[in-house]
Parts: sequence; C-alpha cells; structure tokens
Amino acid sequence: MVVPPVRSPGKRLESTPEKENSFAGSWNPDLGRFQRKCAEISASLSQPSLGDRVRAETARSGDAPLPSTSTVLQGEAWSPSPNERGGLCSERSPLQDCTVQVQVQSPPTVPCTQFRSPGSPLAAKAAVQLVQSPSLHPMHPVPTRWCLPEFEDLRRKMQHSISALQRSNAQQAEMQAALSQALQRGESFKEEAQEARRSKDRHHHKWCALDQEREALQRAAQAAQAAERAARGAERSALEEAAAWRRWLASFLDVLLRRGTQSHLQADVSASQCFEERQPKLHTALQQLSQLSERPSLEPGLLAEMSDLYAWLAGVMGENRLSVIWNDGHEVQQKADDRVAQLERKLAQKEIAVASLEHEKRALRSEVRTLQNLVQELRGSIRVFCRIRPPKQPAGSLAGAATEAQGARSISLRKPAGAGDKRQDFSFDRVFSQLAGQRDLYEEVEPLIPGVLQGIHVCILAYGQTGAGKTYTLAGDRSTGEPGIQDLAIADLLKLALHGSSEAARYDVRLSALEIYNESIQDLLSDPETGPREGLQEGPCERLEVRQSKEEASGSWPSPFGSMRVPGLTSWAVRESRDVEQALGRIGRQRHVASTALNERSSRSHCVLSLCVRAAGGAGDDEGQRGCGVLHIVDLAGSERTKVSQAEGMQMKEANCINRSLSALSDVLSALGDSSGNAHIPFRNSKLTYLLQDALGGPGCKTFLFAQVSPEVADANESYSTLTFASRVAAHVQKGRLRPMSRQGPLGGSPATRQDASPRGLRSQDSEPRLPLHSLSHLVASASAPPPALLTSLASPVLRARGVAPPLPGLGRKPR
Ligand SMILES: Nc1ncnc2c1ncn2[C@@H]1O[C@H](COP(=O)(O)OP(=O)(O)OP(=O)(O)O)[C@@H](O)[C@H]1O
Repeated sequence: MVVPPVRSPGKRLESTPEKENSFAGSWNPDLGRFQRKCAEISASLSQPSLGDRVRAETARSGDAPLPSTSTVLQGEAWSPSPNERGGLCSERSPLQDCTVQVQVQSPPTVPCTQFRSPGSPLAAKAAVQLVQSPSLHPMHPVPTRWCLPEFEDLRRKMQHSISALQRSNAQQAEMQAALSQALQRGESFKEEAQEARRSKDRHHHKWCALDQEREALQRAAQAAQAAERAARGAERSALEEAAAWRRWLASFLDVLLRRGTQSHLQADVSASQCFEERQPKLHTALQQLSQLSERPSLEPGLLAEMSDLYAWLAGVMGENRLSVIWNDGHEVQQKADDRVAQLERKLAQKEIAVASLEHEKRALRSEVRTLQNLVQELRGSIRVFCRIRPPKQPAGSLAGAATEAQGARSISLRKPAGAGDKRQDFSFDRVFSQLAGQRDLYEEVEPLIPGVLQGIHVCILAYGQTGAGKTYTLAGDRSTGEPGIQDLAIADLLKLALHGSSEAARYDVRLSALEIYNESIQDLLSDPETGPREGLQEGPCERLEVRQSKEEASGSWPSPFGSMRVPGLTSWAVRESRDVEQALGRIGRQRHVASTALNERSSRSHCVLSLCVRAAGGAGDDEGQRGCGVLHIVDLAGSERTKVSQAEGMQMKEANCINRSLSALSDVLSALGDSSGNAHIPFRNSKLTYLLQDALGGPGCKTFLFAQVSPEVADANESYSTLTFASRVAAHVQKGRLRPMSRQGPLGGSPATRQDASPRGLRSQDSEPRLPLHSLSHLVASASAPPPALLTSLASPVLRARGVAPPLPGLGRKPR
C-alpha cells in the first residue's frame, strides 16, 4: 500500500521535547520503504488505510493535498548538514527494526524544526512525508520532531513480538539441539533393536530346539503311559482269566466231590472231556500267574487259592483216592440229540401259543373298535361343542367377557340388556375356553377318524357369527402355521389310508370341494383357467346343481353325499399329502371372502370339503368295504345381523342368503333330534341341507357341530343366538338312542327311504333299533365273538337311564 504524500500544513508546530516518544533531527528520506513499513504497520493494526487516515487528519486541519512522493524522489542530491542528524530513526525511534540508511537526494539544507504530531502515529507519518515535499524545500521548515504516543503501544507490541520471536528462536535452537540428541539416541536405539532382534532370533532357534525336545519327551511319556496301560490291561485280563479258572476249578471240584462222596472211588463226570482239554491250559495259566505274582498288584490270595485247589485235585487224583469215569462221546451225542428234539418240541408248542395269542389280540382289537364305536353311538349321532374365541384386544380381560366357560361342559353368557335374567348357562358335550388349543378340539374328533376307513360318514361343522373363529378352528392359521381340525384329521386319515399298515395300499382317496354362495353351488377345485365344462353355467366358478339319484356317480366312485350327487363336481385323486395342500391352496383362492365391519376376511359362502376313502378298486370283501367312508368338513358362512355388520347392496344379499340357510340348518338339526319320530325334516329348505342330508341324518353318520362364540360384550347378542341355536340342537339329540327304522320318513323328507335303497343300509325287525352298518353292526359282526355281556353291561345303564329298553337287541346279529 502506498501512502499518498501529504502537503505541509504550512504552519509551524511547537516542539515538545518533554515527550518521550518524540525524536528530532533530519529524517531518513527512504520514503518508499518507510511508507511500506507504515502501510504494514497500519495493516497490522487493522486500521483503515494510512492514506485515508492522513487525508482525514489533513482535511480536519484544513490542509490542501500534498504533492506526490515521486516528486520528492526526483529532487536533487542532498546530504545532511552538520547540524542535522542523519537517519530517521535514531535512538528511540519505534521503527528501529526498519531503519535504513538511504542516500537523500533533496537539497542539502533543511532547517531543523520541531514538528509535533497531532496526536496520532498516522499524522506523524504524514509529517514525515511532508518533510519530503518539495514545497517545503528549501525554505519551509522540516518537521523533525513529533510526539508518537500511539507508537509506544506499537513499539511495546513489537518489542514483545520481537522478544517472543527471540524466545521462540531460542526455543527452536533448544529443540533443534534436543532433536539432534534424539536423533542420535534414535540411532543408538536402532542399533540396540537390531542387536535385540538378532538375540531374539538366536533365542527363537533355541526355543524351537527346546520345543522339539519337549514334544519328543511328551511322545516318550505317552508311549510309556500306553505301555503301562497295556501292561495293566494284560495284568487285569490275566487276573480275570485267573478268576474264571478258579471259578471253573471250584465248580469242577465240587462236582467231583459230590459224585465222589456218593461212590467214593468213582465219579461220573459228564464234562470230563472238557476237563481233559482244560487241564493243560489250567496248568499253563497257573504257571503264568505264578510268574506274574511277583508283581505287587496281583491278588496273592487268588493265586494261592487256585494253586491249592489245583494241588489238591492233582494230589487226590494222583493218590487214586478219586477216579473219574470219563463219559463216552457217543453217549454225549445221543444225549445232545435227545435234548435238541425235546427243545424243538417245546419251541413248536411256544410258536403255536404265540399264533393263538396273535389271533386273540386281533380279536380283542376288533372288539375294542366295536366298543369305541358303540360308545360314540351312545354319545349320540350329533355331538355339539362350544368354543370361545380369545378376545381381539388383549386389554379385554376375562372378567368383562360376555361368555365364560364354566367347567368342561357349561358356558355362561351375560345376556344383552333387556333379555330377561342377567346370566344364562348353556350345556354342551364339551365347552372349550379361550385357552383351548386346536389339538384339544381335535381329541374329540380323533377316535372317529379310523372309522372313515370302514365306511363311516363323519361331518364336522363350524357354526357361529362372523369373526367368531370358524375358519380358524377348521383350517387353522396359515400365517402362523397353526393346523386346524381339518388339517389334523386329513393328515391322520391319509396316514391310515396311504401309509398306515400293510393293508394301506388297498385304499383310494379322493377329495372334492364346493361352496354354496347365494344358494348356488360352485366347484372350488375346477381349473379357473379352463372355461366352464359343457352343460354347466358360466360364472366366476362353474355353477353346479344337486341331484338326487340312486345311481352311482360316473365311474366306479360313489358320490360323497350318499344318495345326493353333484354332477360335474371335480374330485382329485389324493396319493400324498402334497395333493391335499395343493387342493387347499386352490380352495382358499377360489372361495368367496370379503371384508366386513366384523371380519377382515369374512367367508361369504358355506364351504364343503369332502374326503372320500374306499378300498382300492372296490376290492373290499364285504359290503362295508365296497362302500365309501367320507369325511366332510363344513365351514359355514358367519351368521350376522346386517345392522351390525353394516352390510349393504351385494353384501346385504349375501347376508340374507347366509342367514336363511343357517336357519334351515338349525331346523333340520332340531328335527333330526326330535324324539317323536314323526317330525318332517325340512332338508329341501336350503341347498346346504339338501346336499348334506345323508351326512347329517343318515345311518352310519356322525356329526360334530362346533358352535363358535366371541367373548366380546359387543357381540353378546350374536353369541346368544349362536348358543341358543347350538343348545337347541344339543337338547334334541337322543344320546344312547339308536334311530329305529319306523322313524325314517319318505325319500326327501327323511333319510329312511334313501337308506332302504342304500347299500350301506341295514334293516332290522320293526321293533328293533336300526344299527348303522359301518359303525356298529358291521364291526360287531366282523369282530370275533365280542362278549355280549360286556356290551350289555356297558350300554345298559345309559339306555336304562334314558328309558330305552331293551338295551341292545340284535347286537350280535350278522348283517345281510
Ligand atoms: N381360537 C383362536 N385363537 C386365535 N385367534 C383366533 C381364534 N379364533 C379366531 N381367531 C382369529 O379371529 C379372526 C377371525 O377368525 P375367523 O376368520 O376364523 O372367523 P370366522 O368365524 O371364520 O369368520 P367368517 O364367518 O366371517 O368367515 C382371525 O384373525 C383369527 O385368526
């Protein structure tokens, strides 16, 4: 930065010799360097530019601008007069560090005057430049003295920085020295490290050698140990052998002595040959043992005992006190042959006994099956269970629940407001609380599953309001892998039919599935990609119709619905469990579900899955095996009040259809249990009941109804209607009563007529109870002489309790 020259103010200022910071004399005219220095100082002080400050000062004092410095530098040569002091910064100048002797080219004589700084170092600098001005030369006085109070600060700072610099220089020098020392030390360390590494290498070699030595020693120790172990083993085996010899010797002597006492001179020893063979061996063993006996670990007592025995024997025999008559070899052989023949006879007897026991076991098994079926019959052809779903919100505590299990058979409902008494109890065959697992439910169904192989029709129904857990109970929860009753039953059935026993290969299994949606039947196993088959109506799925027919279905397979058939219904052959999984996947995709206010995935249709099992190729020996056992699993659509489910439009229509068909089912189940026997059974009131009439009311059928209820208080009305429905069915079921033929109505009104035509039917005498062929009579007949007394004793109390007598006539009767 260049400081512009400042013109002299043209007035003389008074000298202030008393000011310490002032200096006098002529100035050093090296203005360029001086100005640069001033500029640096100004910059270091973070002040506005020096020129600006000077100008401001000058302007304040009313001075005119000064000529430029270049003018000054182009002046004539000049040398200081004798009364002038050469150099600008003599003695106490704060700018000592930048003092330079410069050849001045100004006129030689400049009067030395005093110039007092106006108070700022900038003004002082301005004064210095002023002196250079040609306008001052030669007549104008030259300011040579001024006060620099601010310079003092600057000087002090600079001195501080100089001394700091000097200190740092000194420190640097010290550090340099320390560094060089450290470098020297580093060098020496490096040498030491190299030496240490060399010595480490030497030690490593030594250590390796030692390690090898140690390993060799270890190997030697191991070998020594092994040798010691072998020696111990040899010693142990020698001892064991000695003990065995001693036992043998003792027993042999015992024989000799016993026989010897009977005839003092002779003893007939059957094992004489054996003794002959063993005697030299015994002798050798004794010798070896006597050598071994020097070892401290040998049992001296054992050896002594053996030696004594042997010596005694040798002595007795040597003195002819005891003579041994060795048995003849031929005689021994003869005895052995006799013994073998005797043993063979015994073996044959035992085998005969085992065969008869096997036979007995089969007979007893059959009897057990018969009794199990009888028990199931006595429990009633329809069994009604109730299951309470866990609350949806975990916060919904049990205390506030609308439905609560009271023991294993009873459920208590807190009735909705205005329905009379506050609480009402309902009883069922079994009540499952919220904590019950799927397997607990399956336990009730499980005993009947083997019966399907023998022709029983098992029908499992889940009933309840929407969202109460019907699908969960039957199909489980696919997301968590929890199996439902359907999965467990099918798995067991397939295990028995396909893999179960030696007879397994003799069973064929087929699966079909349909849904009843808005009173129309649709095939759930048809291929959605191929169009509808000929003669079937087009729709989202193929629409099918129920027909009543005495004819068998096309092909050799009978209809899973007995006398009812659904022409065109797809049925899949099941050869392994994977086929069922695939079928269930397709059913899940094709079934009608929708989101409602009560359930996110509400089933909007009744789904009927039927698994048909029969002896392979109809190869059964008798009627029962030629028929077909069926497992029906029916997931009913949820009953719901349209007001609660907020159904509208299509959903309203669906809900109405669902409610109508459920009400028809209720009527049918109640009528089936009607004790009067003359009740009309309204199967035709809905497609569901029409289709399932054989499965629900036919002989040889077993129905399980699972009534699902919610524990929520908000669902109390729905739970009440479900429980009322289920208890109506349960109350009418005649447990322990076998349906007489006279009660079966005409075809279509009751299963009776159909059963007359059915190959599975069994007609007994008018007054006799009618027995389901597959479940009871057939099994009873096929069982080998079941003890009637046992059956009677089992059945009588139950039947007597129900007022049905005689208890079980015709039980032992053979079927047609
Ligand atoms: N015992 C249970 N344990 C755990 N979760 C259950 C149980 N019962 C039902 N749920 C759950 O409640 C919800 C509704 O159950 P689900 O779909 O089986 O009802 P639903 O009676 O079949 O209804 P809809 O008639 O509308 O088809 C499902 O999320 C299911 O997982």
